Amino acid sequence: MHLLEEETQRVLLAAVDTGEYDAEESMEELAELVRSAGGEVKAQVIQPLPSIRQATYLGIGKLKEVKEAAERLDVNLLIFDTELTGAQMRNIEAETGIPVIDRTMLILDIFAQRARTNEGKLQVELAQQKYRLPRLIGMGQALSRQGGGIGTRGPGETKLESDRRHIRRRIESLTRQLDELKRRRGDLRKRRQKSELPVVSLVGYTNVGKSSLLNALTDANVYAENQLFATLDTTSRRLLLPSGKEAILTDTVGLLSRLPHELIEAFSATLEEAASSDLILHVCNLSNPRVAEQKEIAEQLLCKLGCTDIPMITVYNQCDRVPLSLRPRTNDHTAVTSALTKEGLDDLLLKIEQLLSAEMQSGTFLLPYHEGALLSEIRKLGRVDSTDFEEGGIRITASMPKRLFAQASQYACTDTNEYSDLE
Ligand SMILES: Nc1nc2c(ncn2[C@@H]2O[C@H](COP(=O)(O)OP(=O)(O)OP(=O)(O)O)[C@@H](O)[C@H]2O)c(=O)[nH]1
Ligand SMILES: [Mg+2]
Repeated sequence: MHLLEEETQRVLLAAVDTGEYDAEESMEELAELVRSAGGEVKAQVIQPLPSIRQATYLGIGKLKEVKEAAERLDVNLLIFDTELTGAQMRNIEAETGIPVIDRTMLILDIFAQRARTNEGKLQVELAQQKYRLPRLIGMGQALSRQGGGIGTRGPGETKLESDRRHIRRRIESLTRQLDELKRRRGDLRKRRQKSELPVVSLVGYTNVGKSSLLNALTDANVYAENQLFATLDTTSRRLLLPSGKEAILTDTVGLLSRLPHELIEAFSATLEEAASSDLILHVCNLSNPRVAEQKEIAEQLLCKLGCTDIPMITVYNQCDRVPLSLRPRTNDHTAVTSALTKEGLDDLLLKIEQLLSAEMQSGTFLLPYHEGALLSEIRKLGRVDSTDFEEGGIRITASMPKRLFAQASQYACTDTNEYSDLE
């Protein structure tokens, strides 16, 4: 069996349902991912089992059925809705004679297709190499080829040991390059913080309309497409608020249920942007029947990323596809929008401004002279409006997001007063 680049992938999807998660829903998402990668789903098989079969994942009888169905439907790729070990891949391939990949490889492959920037490409390759290293022995037909077809982008296989060495070296080199880029991005973020504009990030499930909202809100021209993971790179634009003040609006990579840990790790750098923002716009697709589950999955991931203490607006986007009577009521923390018709965008902008203002707090800090160096720490957290030298110390007035205030108070005595203006 050959995976030719020009040939459409005719795919059979297989999963075991142990009751651990909703297997059917996960399978549906997998099918969506396959279509998104340009493949055609010919059949889906879910086997209920108390636990997976260690050697072949599915039971042997089921695997025979899979083989027969695959031959009948002219399937040329099996995709398992899980993360397989190298041995499992090898065994399944031996049993069926058809190349096998798993959910993680498929997602990595889509990411490889979509990565645009140097950093995005390095992150995907790092995740791919880390995934491959422990699986070299089992990697069979699907992985041993260079380029072409789902799950095969990435380096091809040579001799095992030298290959391992090669991969380890490559991982080291990629890590170094990424660290350097991360450092530079950190500098950039600091400079942006210095520019004193609050940062607002768009986060949410994949394909809900984050990039479209960025475009609609800022007249940017970011790639938005009806496919999963259209965006892999962080893009930031200036956002003009109703009062004439400005903020930075940042687009992020879409989230997904059961996102492989290699990828969470790889993209944590990109998502750190969200974790260090002043306000999160959690975008949902109101017209998707699975909107409630997607919202929950995204919220869980945001929690993992340490975003719980950042104020958030839930943005129900794509409202143009939902009748008026079925749209949710809004409040200060929810908005209903359409990136297409621009409905609700003015309301969203007002809420962004309102929350950003409410989030700022100003106060006076008293630093004794011998602690004067801590002034630079306070500068990192917010904007220093004045510094007055007086007897025994420095009196600083500064403003910063409320959540950073406690941190600043550790450095100095405070004398606080809140104010509800960004200026
Ligand atoms: N009808 C309608 N379609 C929309 C709206 N917003 C986005 N879309 C469409 O939904 C699809 C996904 O939009 P994107 O902006 O790429 O979504 P995203 O959240 O950035 O997706 P990823 O980057 O893949 O995570 C595109 O086909 C958009 O044209 C909307 O408000 N109404
Ligand atoms: Mg996008």
